[in-house]
Formats: sequence, C-alpha cells, structure tokens
Amino acid sequence: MALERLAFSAAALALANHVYCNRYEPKTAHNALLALVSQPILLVLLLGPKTITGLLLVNSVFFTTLALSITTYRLSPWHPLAHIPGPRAARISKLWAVKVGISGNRHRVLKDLHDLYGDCVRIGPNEISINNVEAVKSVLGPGGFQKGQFYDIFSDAKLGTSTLLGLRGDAHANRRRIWNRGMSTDSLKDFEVILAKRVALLLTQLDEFAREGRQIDIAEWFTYLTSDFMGDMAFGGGFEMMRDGGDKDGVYAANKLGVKLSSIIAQIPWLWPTINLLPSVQQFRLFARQRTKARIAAGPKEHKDLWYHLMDEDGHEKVKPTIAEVVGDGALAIVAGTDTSSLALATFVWCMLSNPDIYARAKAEVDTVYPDLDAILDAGKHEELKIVTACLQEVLRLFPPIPSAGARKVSAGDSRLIANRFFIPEHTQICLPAYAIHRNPKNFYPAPEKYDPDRWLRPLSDSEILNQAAFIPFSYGAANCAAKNLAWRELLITASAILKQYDMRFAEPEAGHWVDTIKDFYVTDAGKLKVHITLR
Ligand code: HEM
Repeated sequence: MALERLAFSAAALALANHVYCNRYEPKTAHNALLALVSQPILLVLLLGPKTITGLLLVNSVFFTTLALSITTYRLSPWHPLAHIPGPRAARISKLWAVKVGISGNRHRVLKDLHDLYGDCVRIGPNEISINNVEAVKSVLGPGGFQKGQFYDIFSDAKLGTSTLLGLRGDAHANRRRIWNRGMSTDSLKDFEVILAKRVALLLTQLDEFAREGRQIDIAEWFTYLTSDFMGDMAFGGGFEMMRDGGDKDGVYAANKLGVKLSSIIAQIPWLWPTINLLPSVQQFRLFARQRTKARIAAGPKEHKDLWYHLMDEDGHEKVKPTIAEVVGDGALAIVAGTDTSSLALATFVWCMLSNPDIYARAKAEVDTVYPDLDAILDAGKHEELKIVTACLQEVLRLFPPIPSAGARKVSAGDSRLIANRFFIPEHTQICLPAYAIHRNPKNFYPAPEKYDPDRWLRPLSDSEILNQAAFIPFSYGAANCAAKNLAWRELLITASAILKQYDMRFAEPEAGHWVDTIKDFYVTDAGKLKVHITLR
C-alpha cells in the first residue's frame, strides 16, 4: 500500500513538473537537473518506505511519467504547433536539433525538410522554420520579432553585459547606433587603409609560395587574413597569423571551438551557463581582455579602427560605452568577421576553379579595371567590377556563411498571422534559413542550385526569377550585419587581388567536392582547399 501511494505521488509530482516547466522554461541546466534529481529522493524521505526498492520505484515512475507526459503533449493535437508538419523526433525534443547541430548539416537538413514538407516546418517542440520570402520582412523587418534564446549565449557573464548580437529592443538600437557610425563611409576609408596593409601582406606570402611552386590550403590563408584584419580593427592588433604562418597561440582555434560549441548548445540555451565554465571557452575571452589592456595602453591609432568608434573616442554619445561593452563587441567583431569573410573568399576561389569560363571572364574584367596591380587595393573602382561582384553574389547566395542563424521569438500575447499564411502562436521560435531561401525556385529560377553569376547580370526573361528580397546573406532589418559594407569591400579587394596576381588550379581531385565539407556551426566551417598557385 505504501509503495502504491509512493508510485502515485511520484506520477503526480512528474505531471506537476511538466506543467511548471511548460510555463517557466528552465534557465540553467544544473539547477533544473538538481531539482529533478532531488525531488524523487525528497519524496521517499517524506512518504517512505526509505528503502532501495522505494527509491528505485519512485525514480522510475517519476521519470517515465515525465517523459511520457512531455512526449504525449508535444505530439498531441492540443499542442499550439500541431498544425505544422515536421519530423516526429523534432516535435518531441530539442535533442533532435542538437544531433543535427553536431553533424554540421543543419542548413542541408532544413532545406531537405522544406523540400519535403513545404514552406513551414516544425523543427522543435516550440520551433518552426519558414522558407518564404514574405516572412523575411514580417519576422526580421520593422514590427517583427526580437531575437530568441539562441542569442543569449553570445555574452560573457563575467563582463555583466551582452554583445550587440545578444541585445534586444532599445538596448540593441542604442548600441547599434554606435556600430553604424563606426561603419559610415568616412570610417570605411580608414578601415580600407588597415585592410590594404593586410591584403598586401597576404600577397607577399602568396607570391613566395607561387615562386616556390608550392601547393597551399587557400581556405586557411584566407582565415589568417581575416583574423589578422579583425584583430587590427577590434583591438589594434593581436593576431599575426599571416606572419607566423599559423595560429601560434591557439587563440583562433579556441575561438572556433567556442563558436562551434555555442552553435550546438544554443539549441538548448539552459545548458550554456554550465558549458560556459569550460577552459577553452574562457581562453578566447582572456585574449580579448588582454588585448583590451594593450589597446588602451597603445592610445589612439593613426587610422581610426573599430575600437575607436565602439569606445566613442570622438565623444558623440551622452553616455560613453563601458570598457566591458567594448571588449564584448570587439570579441564579437572577431567572431562575426573572421570565418564569414574567409569562407566566402575560399568558396569564391572554389567556384572560380570549378567554372573555368567564368574564372577567365572575372580575370579579364579585373585586368581591364585595374591594369596596374598597385591600384588594386583602392576600392574606388568597385562599381566597375560587375562580373566579380556577380560572382561573389552567387557565392553568397549558394553558400551563405551564416546559413541558418538563430531563431526569433514570438513573445507572450503576440500570436499572429505571418506573410498572410502562417498562424504563429506565442512562445514560438522562428528560424529563417538563408541557405534554403536562397535555393528556393520561387526566389531564384531557373536552376536555383546552379552557380550562375550571369543571373545577376543578364536582363531577365518572363520565366526567370531573381528575387532581391530573398537574397539575405547579411540577414535583414535592424539587426542585419553591422559590417555589410566593410565585408563587401574586403571581399572585392581580396578577390580582385587574387584574380589579378595568380593562376590557380585544384591541387587534389577531392577539391572538386570541397563545398560538401562546408559545415553549419552558426558561422560556417570547412575542410582544407588545396590549390596550386603560380604568378600570372
Ligand atoms: C561575408 C561576410 C559576412 C557575412 C556573410 C555576414 C553575415 C551576417 C549575418 C547573416 C548576420 C546576422 C546574424 C544573425 O542574426 O544571427 C550578421 C551580423 C553581424 N555581423 Fe556580419 N557578416 C559578414 C562579415 C562581418 C564582418 C567583417 C563584421 C565585422 C565587424 C561583421 C559584424 C557583424 C555584427 C557585429 C553582427 C551583429 C549585428 C546585430 O546584431 O545588430 N560581419 N552578419
């Protein structure tokens, strides 16, 4: 009788836990786990019998009831997202998203799901993905939704402030105003000088490899370039990967591991405070703080860097940003501006070598626009680079460096119809995967999966589609890429310099499939891209 009473109480407690967690989602894993593990023990202590049998019984009834109750509700027709199709495992648990995240194939999986189920797919117990251009404006544009929990992890608890990426509402608008000033046309001119020095160093190193007839991993060298440049911008230096020919201090690797872990953990953000304690996550933060001290000690730079603007050294703001905010945003610039640009450049090279006719046309255009190599670092003629720009647009369309990003969240009481088609209830997380949207034949037609820069150049016939509103490699709305214009300059300057100076070919037959190695860890990651490089 005592055991029956215990089992009944354990089941009732499990149901109460489900109701509670459904209403108040746990914020940290350790507290939630502690609460779950301790409750059955307390129940045995309170109700007895205090025996091993009692403990085993109460635990098995408690956890089985909890699992069954959660699963039944999430699959039931009463769940607010029951009307949206999607894989059963995804509807039951976020562990599905974690598994997909670990595989690095999130972007491909989401696209396949849209091909199978249509424009709106349920990809989590409370999460959906929408592959529809109208939804881009309604979700990301004015009056859209704020960032969801995914973005909570992009802040350093020890600094006590969030980065721009993790801010919402007015706090985001205020910080973003500072970033926007930092990315004005005048500021970009200063940044170009910093960038030009780094691209010149890249060319010096590559010239040497070309003369030696060596094969190199060009993807890795682009990472060195963009890391060195972002280090200069954010902290007045810090990386010298091109000079050292690698990541001597392991800071870049620590950062990369941090982003990778974050992208997976972001699916279950309540686990983040626990993971945050890992040494590899701390190493990059330590680097940012050390570089901050060095940057402050060094004083103003000859050419204003990003730090200058983020710190509001020219005194535009009534309330000056704190050092903690600037450290966080400096680190964000490195995370957001390194692998995005380097992946785009590596993919550009891959697309050129895979399409010899287009490669030849791009080289010819650069030769016409820049007869002199010395002028190539000047962005003034970028308007004339029509073919190279189209080649890069097509790279960003087919292989967006942030292919699926994080989700936006519908706040309590804000249920609504999106794009006049999808009724989205409160508390839902909405993902808009650029990778799938860019390959949707309703947006780019014909041959949406084909690398075809000419689609950006030729006048379109009636049957052809090129929907600019569906081209969102830099996202859309108030929280789109804060450095879009800088990124375009970086891509055009580097791509033109590489086209002008070298002939390249794949060094290994496997390189023909290199794009298959691209992984979606929020920002993309890819394998080695070995090429033979010679001077033209
Ligand atoms: C080809 C290169 C780049 C691409 C494709 C790209 C793309 C993006 C995308 C899609 C977002 C939105 C992310 C999200 O909502 O989850 C974003 C945000 C951001 N990017 Fe970029 N980015 C690039 C280069 C850069 C560079 C060089 C910087 C340098 C500082 C940068 C700084 C930022 C920042 C600070 C944000 C956060 C903006 C906000 O939340 O208001 N990005 N970027």
